[in-house]
Amino acid sequence: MTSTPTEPRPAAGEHRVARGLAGVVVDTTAVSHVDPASNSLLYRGYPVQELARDCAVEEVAWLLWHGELPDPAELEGLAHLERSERFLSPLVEATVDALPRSAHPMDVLRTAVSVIGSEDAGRDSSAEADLARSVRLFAQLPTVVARDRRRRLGLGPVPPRDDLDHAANLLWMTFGEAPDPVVHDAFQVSMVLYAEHSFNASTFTARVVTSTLSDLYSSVVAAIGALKGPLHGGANEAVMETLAEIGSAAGTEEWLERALGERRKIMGFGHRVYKHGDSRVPTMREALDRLVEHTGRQDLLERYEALERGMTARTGILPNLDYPAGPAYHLMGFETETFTPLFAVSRIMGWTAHVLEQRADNALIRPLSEYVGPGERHR
Ligand SMILES: CC(=O)SCCNC(=O)CCNC(=O)[C@H](O)C(C)(C)COP(=O)(O)OP(=O)(O)OC[C@H]1O[C@@H](n2cnc3c(N)ncnc32)[C@H](O)[C@@H]1OP(=O)(O)O
Ligand SMILES: O=C([O-])CC(=O)C(=O)O
Repeated sequence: MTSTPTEPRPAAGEHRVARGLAGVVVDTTAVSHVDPASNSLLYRGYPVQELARDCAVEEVAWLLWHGELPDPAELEGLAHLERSERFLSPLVEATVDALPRSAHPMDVLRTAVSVIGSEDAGRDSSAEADLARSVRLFAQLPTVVARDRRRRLGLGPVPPRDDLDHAANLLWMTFGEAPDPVVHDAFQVSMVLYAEHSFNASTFTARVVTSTLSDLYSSVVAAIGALKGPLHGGANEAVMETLAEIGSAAGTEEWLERALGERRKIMGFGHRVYKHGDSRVPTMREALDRLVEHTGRQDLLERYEALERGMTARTGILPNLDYPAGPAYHLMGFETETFTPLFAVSRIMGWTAHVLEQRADNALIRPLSEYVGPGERHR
């Protein structure tokens, strides 16, 4: 069904330019609700903190795609399907292996999704077909990320295991050993928190591509590109680089004064929607605390707290999810360049839920701009 815009179009000179679309409501969604006033985030009505505490990633994926939590038979069906889709095709494996090791892992992931899409000859854009594609990408993105990480380190790939849940299988393929329960739990929490966040830049990008009636893979490729930037998903890597640059808690104040004096953006702080704190930070911080206790890395936590204290005191700008997630991924054993791909492996749930929603009631996304170039002229 295609809806017709009901808002009257502004006449020339009557519009307001909303740079960055800040404050603009561009469509409705039933996937998630971000409420900065109550500092809450609901996935299909459920508080994300409760989902992070109680649910496996597969349950959250089902919830985002279908609107309800799965019953036991539905969950088993999804788990079975997801496990059967984890292996990459020979062409995707060969493509990942052929890319330069210097390529950013997000570029590898973006390229791999393109190749996965090119092997899907189906032109069926029904909700059922797109749901099957969503499950395939949910299952295969971890295999790509783990394979790419290992080849970068000169290690052979570790094939997926169908006796492990989604989060455990990713950790197994990455590190080649059974995951520690503390790491598994923290990783699963991060996946649930990263899964969905309404019309953020990468999800909006996916919806723009879908709105032209393009295919789901193209939407995800574009979304990966949008997520890579440091003002969005790339910030979790930048947080770790900042904490490394600071070196020690004692040097934080001096570092911060200089950085703010140079008008640098401090990565992992600030948010377009949340102005009084990101609703996901306390849950991720608890997971980080458990990892710190598990690894004995108090030094990292001291730097983390010193920077947060300094930022809050000097600017009042609070951390976003990328701030605790960056050091948490570090303590789980991931290299910094893998952090944003881990965000993508989680956000694939939200991106695809939005693609399904956009396609179910599509309107082409094509805003207006105010022209500020030269008036008509002739050579
Ligand atoms: C999971 C996620 O993707 S969350 C976002 C992750 N991104 C980051 O952590 C990158 C760092 N943060 C930022 O760049 C910003 O806070 C954004 C892009 C996330 C949000 O930006 P916007 O809503 O556009 O706010 P904007 O950038 O205009 O900030 C308003 C003011 O606060 C300042 N500010 C905002 N965030 C920061 C920051 N992290 N460090 C320093 N100053 C900041 C801006 O410089 C600006 O100051 P000014 O009015 O004096 O120019
Ligand atoms: O909502 C945003 O703008 C960014 C964000 O926190 C997310 O995508 O998780």
